[in-house]
Amino acid sequence: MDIQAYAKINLTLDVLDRRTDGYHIVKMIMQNISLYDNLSFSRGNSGIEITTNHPHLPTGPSNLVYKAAELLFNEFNLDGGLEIFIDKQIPVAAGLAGGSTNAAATLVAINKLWGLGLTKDQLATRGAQLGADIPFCIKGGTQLATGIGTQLKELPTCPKLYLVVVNPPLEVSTAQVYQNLTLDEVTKHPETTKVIKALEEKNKKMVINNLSNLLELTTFDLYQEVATLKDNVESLTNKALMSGSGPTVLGFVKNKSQAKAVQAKLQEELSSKHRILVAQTVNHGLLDS
Ligand SMILES: C[C@@](CO)(OP(=O)(O)O)[C@H](O)COP(=O)(O)OP(=O)(O)OC[C@H]1O[C@@H](n2ccc(N)nc2=O)[C@H](O)[C@@H]1O
Ligand SMILES: Nc1ncnc2c1ncn2[C@@H]1O[C@H](COP(=O)(O)OP(=O)(O)O)[C@@H](O)[C@H]1O
Repeated sequence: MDIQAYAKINLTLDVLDRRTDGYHIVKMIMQNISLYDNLSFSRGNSGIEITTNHPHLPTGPSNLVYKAAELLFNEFNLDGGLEIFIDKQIPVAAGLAGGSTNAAATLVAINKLWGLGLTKDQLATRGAQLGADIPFCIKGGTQLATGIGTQLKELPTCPKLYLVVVNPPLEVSTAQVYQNLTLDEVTKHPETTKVIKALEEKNKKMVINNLSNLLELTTFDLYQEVATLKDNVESLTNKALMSGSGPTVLGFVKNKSQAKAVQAKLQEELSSKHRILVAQTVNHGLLDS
């Protein structure tokens, strides 16, 4: 079976507290966008075999797909094996949850292929053991995420937003960003409540005006070039925002033609190592066929 596994962005990303185990209590609005990886799953004779078009993606036990498969194989003592091909389109370690959405697709695929009959909530509980973003990737759409990011509440569908996704040639470690965050120094938190109101009222302008990510300052401290990139994108768009822990920067625009014009301009200005993509918000996370 084939699954399209969609990337996410964070319309708001707030961090409220640090737990004693180092994890952080967050409050964020998560949103899928039209960028996706294609994953093909088939039952095999034995073992978990991953192949991919991506030159540097691990194919062994450190791949989140492998971990997700292993979790269900062990828990349910499944027979045979699984073969997976990952057609990777989502930039890696980019703040777009590429690994998490692949893991989510794997849980859903095994559930179907072996007829386990698990609900989305039951799959999300298992996904949360592997990564905080995985439950969102299973549920998809527009969700308020609290706790460490795994407690979800469905929000009204986001009005369609067009954006340019700018991924610089840099991989950012989420763990490093959270470790370097100094909450005592934070003076202004994102207005998540305002964005929820804007979603309820389908007020696109109010959504865009209140997009905000608390992790920007920490990532900018670690990587000055991401701050510079945000300034550059902001000068060409209505609003720029870093995605998740970075380093991808999103530029929000009025429509698809403006997105294409900004894409062309950035392609001229930035080195060819940047990936510059046009996307829009979508109201689902995984699509299977
Ligand atoms: C920042 C966000 C925003 O959506 O996404 P990305 O930028 O990674 O896409 C998430 O909070 C990331 O989610 P995810 O990438 O799944 O995190 P995990 O694999 O569970 O954790 C990676 C590391 O980040 C830190 N971490 C993660 C979640 C959290 N609430 N507090 C943390 O401190 C921990 O140090 C953990 O070891
Ligand atoms: N299937 C996968 N797709 C992408 N990255 C993966 C995958 N499996 C493991 N990883 C690893 O997970 C890390 C984070 O990648 P990713 O999920 O794309 O980023 P982010 O958490 O910033 O959204 C990378 O170091 C990458 O090598």
